[in-house]
Amino acid sequence: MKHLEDVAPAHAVEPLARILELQATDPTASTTVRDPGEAVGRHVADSLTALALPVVASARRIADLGSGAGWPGLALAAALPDAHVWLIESAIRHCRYLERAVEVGELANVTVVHARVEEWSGEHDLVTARALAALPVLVEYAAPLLPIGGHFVGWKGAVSPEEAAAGAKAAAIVGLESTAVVPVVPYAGARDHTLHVFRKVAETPERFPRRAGMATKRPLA
Ligand SMILES: C[S@@+](CC[C@H](N)C(=O)[O-])C[C@H]1O[C@@H](n2cnc3c(N)ncnc32)[C@H](O)[C@@H]1O
Repeated sequence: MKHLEDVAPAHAVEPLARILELQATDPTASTTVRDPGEAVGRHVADSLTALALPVVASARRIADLGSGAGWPGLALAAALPDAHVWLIESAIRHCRYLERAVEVGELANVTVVHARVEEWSGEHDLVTARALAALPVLVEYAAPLLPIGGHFVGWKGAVSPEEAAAGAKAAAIVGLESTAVVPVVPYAGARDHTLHVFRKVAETPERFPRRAGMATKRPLA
């Protein structure tokens, strides 16, 4: 089993240890992985695999969409103190938990936003999401929040060829293009973990973001 010291930079170990303790004991934490030892791999290491990507390591304004219990957003905030991280979460109960996590982790660089992604209008150089939606929905959510040159990184399990093709088609509609699919192994036995990286290469048409719920109800592809 991995320890926090094995997967996180030294300055992030204490804040993340306190957050994992909270997650283990707070019944409103939105996860089934509560044991801190297990959560090191399943949440923290999984989140921090993305630090190997220069566009993540150098990001300064990060929006994490559908944060739930806070992964990957909280881990990135702890690891990247020069970045600011906005955790965008539609469920108020999860937002209240996230506020407590930010407090125990003493993370001064995090803002919890109670909103649907489609209603958030911040500008970010990096947008992240894990376990939120299929690729066509994710790229539609991310594109309006990015300037040209900004990046979206999606943490995905196995992606079918159909989902990958639909993701590429939707990405072209909203001004993104796929630049890499990076296999990662955050912990022993992890299977089919990939980081899907998209870059914004053209303006997103003005009709985006669509009304809340439309991206999932009527996906672009
Ligand atoms: C399965 S959880 C994933 C949480 C976390 N990213 C993780 O990987 O552990 C998805 C979260 O996204 C939130 N969510 C779903 N649709 C959303 C939307 N349109 N805007 C904001 N949050 C959303 C849900 O409330 C839930 O907390």
